[in-house]
Amino acid sequence: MGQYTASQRKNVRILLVGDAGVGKTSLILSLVSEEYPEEVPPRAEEITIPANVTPEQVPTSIVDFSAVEQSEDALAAEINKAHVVCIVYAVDDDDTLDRITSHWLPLVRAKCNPSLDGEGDAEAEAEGDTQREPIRKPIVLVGNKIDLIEYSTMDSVLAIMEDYPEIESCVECSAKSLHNISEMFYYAQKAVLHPTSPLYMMEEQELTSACKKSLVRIFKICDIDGDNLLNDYELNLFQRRCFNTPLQPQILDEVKAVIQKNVPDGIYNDAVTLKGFLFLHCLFIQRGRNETTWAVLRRFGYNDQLEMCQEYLRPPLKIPPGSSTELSHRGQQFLIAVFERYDRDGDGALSPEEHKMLFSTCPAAPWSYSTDIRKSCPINETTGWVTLHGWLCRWTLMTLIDVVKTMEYLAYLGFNVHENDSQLAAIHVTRERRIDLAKRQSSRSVYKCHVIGPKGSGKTGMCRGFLVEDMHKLIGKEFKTNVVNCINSVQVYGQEKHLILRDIDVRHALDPLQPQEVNCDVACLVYDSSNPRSFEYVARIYIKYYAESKIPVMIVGTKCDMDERRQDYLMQPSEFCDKYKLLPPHLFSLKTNKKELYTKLATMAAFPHLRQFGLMTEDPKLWLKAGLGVAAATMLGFIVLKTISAAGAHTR
Ligand SMILES: Nc1nc2c(ncn2[C@@H]2O[C@H](COP(=O)(O)OP(=O)(O)OP(=O)(O)O)[C@@H](O)[C@H]2O)c(=O)[nH]1
Ligand SMILES: Nc1nc2c(ncn2[C@@H]2O[C@H](COP(=O)(O)OP(=O)(O)OP(=O)(O)O)[C@@H](O)[C@H]2O)c(=O)[nH]1
Ligand SMILES: [Ca+2]
Ligand SMILES: [Ca+2]
Repeated sequence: MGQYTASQRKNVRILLVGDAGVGKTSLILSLVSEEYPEEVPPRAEEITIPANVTPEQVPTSIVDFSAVEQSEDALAAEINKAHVVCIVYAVDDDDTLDRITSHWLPLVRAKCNPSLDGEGDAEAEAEGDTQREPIRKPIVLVGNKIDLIEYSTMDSVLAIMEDYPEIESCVECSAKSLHNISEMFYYAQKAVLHPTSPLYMMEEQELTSACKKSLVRIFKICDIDGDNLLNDYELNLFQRRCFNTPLQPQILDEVKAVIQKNVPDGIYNDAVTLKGFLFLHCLFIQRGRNETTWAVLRRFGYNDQLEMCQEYLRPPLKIPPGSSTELSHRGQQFLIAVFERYDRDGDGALSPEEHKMLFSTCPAAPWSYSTDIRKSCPINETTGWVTLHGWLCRWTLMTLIDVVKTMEYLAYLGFNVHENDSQLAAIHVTRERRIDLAKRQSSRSVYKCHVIGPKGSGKTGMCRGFLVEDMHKLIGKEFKTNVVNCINSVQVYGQEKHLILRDIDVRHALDPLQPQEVNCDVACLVYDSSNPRSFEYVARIYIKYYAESKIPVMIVGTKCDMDERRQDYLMQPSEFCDKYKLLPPHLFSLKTNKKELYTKLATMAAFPHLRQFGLMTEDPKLWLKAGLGVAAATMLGFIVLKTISAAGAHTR
């Protein structure tokens, strides 16, 4: 996970400026040779320190400036190229200290923002003002020749820092005695890699709102038991995840004592409150320990602009054509833990409020509560709330159809931190479908079934029927929300499989189907058995799109509780199925509340090579027996996923 803990910056360029004779060249040469050079040239060559000898493991270039050798234009160019500017003064020479504010700081500001330059015309200035914030290059103030004096210039320097927020730090050192030389370059490096300004507002002495927002999210993710406090266990886990070391009990007590002393409501019941947590980070930054806060932020995926970075949200995942994406066991375990954490009243379901809280660490919920997850997954039919089973179903659906979004949301929810691994560990990429076909067994556990049929044939009723205990209630119900996918699990020869029913909406009977509407693991072609003008559409769709394909097809006659009518078509449905070697039409009705249809569809999806099964027998019992034989032979090829609860096979 180390890759996410460092700044994105791949190199650091440090420029030294300051009055003549303050010791810029001497400082650079002292650092490089580790001894004080008596004789120095006017300007040191640019040097690059390799990554492995710098404290932050980033290659660092150090650039000298000499007014004797360089023009003002050259200086401007160097200021712009540098990531950080060290303004050097001599502690024994007050003039050089005064020149920091009278000359050097305004000069650096002006060169970084040419349009704001006092010499520019007023129009350009006004424009520049409104267009963007002025660029503030980080600055380090360096007082050299500390070997010559007995006192400190820090007081005057701290006063300057208050007026110039771009000053990241200040240091007194000596090229002669080598005092604080490596520290000085370390501070410069730190000003670039762990800058203060995105985190903290010097003037207000407060965290920036972006920083606060990120830390609030981090606090919530770390608060495992959801009591809005970080107890010792949670703090320890947090510490180990961010810094790879356990927190010493004594240090923990000290930290809590410091918080208690400064913000009395920062500690409650011997645990850290959000206020205490934010104070602690404020304190780190005020004490110059930005790197601590940055390490935490980066561990939770933030980049230098305090946005969640792309690589963290969307690690590259290779999905060969014909493979699909499912949740791995670890992914499921994580989501179960998240569910249980936010099921505050422990009733085994997420209320709208709990669902909202759960996603409060994300920019928004990935789906709507009332019009999506409640309608596309099995729910608790008494309260109408989302059960654990429905929750996992919804994630399974998203993982199959939009795995990138699954990965993003896992990251927002803290998978990478809690599991100490990237979200890729939560995803299982199945082997290619052609290998499944060749080996005559499927290793997958999630299948997609497209439900296609003429208008009003009962497609939506059939899809929703998959989710409820009593389908009877759906008759005559108007489906107001347009839910495309319904997902639930079924047992296929003792294995839990998820089946997604996708309602393919036909606007006009003659509209062609798009390839993404045709392609699926099993197609369910639906006609209304009580309507004589219904089968023709299904027959046409079959001949046009499925007769030549490898996709298993099931013909379903709906509303079989009503009188069956002869179809106005050149063949009756059963003759048609016979001719095309399909299973005979499955007669279905919401009224009878029988669920074998869904098991049958999942079975066909799981054993796609049995497409021609209709040829072998018309007796559904024999069909199942033959299937069982195949299943027994292939059982070892399945990944057995933990079943969540032992209640009915369809709605749990
Ligand atoms: N006592 C003491 N003298 C120093 C120290 N650093 C530099 N000097 C002396 O200060 C003088 C100027 O040093 P340089 O390194 O040339 O200074 P510079 O800032 O590069 O000067 P320019 O190149 O003229 O801009 C030299 O005589 C150095 O020996 C120090 O830490 N202590
Ligand atoms: N008697 C009876 N009526 C049913 C059954 N299934 C659906 N219906 C009714 O048939 C009508 C159409 O059902 P839907 O499920 O909306 O059909 P659809 O194919 O999704 O329709 P569109 O979305 O308009 O293409 C509704 O009035 C249902 O109540 C059933 O099994 N028996
Ligand atoms: Ca010099
Ligand atoms: Ca807690």
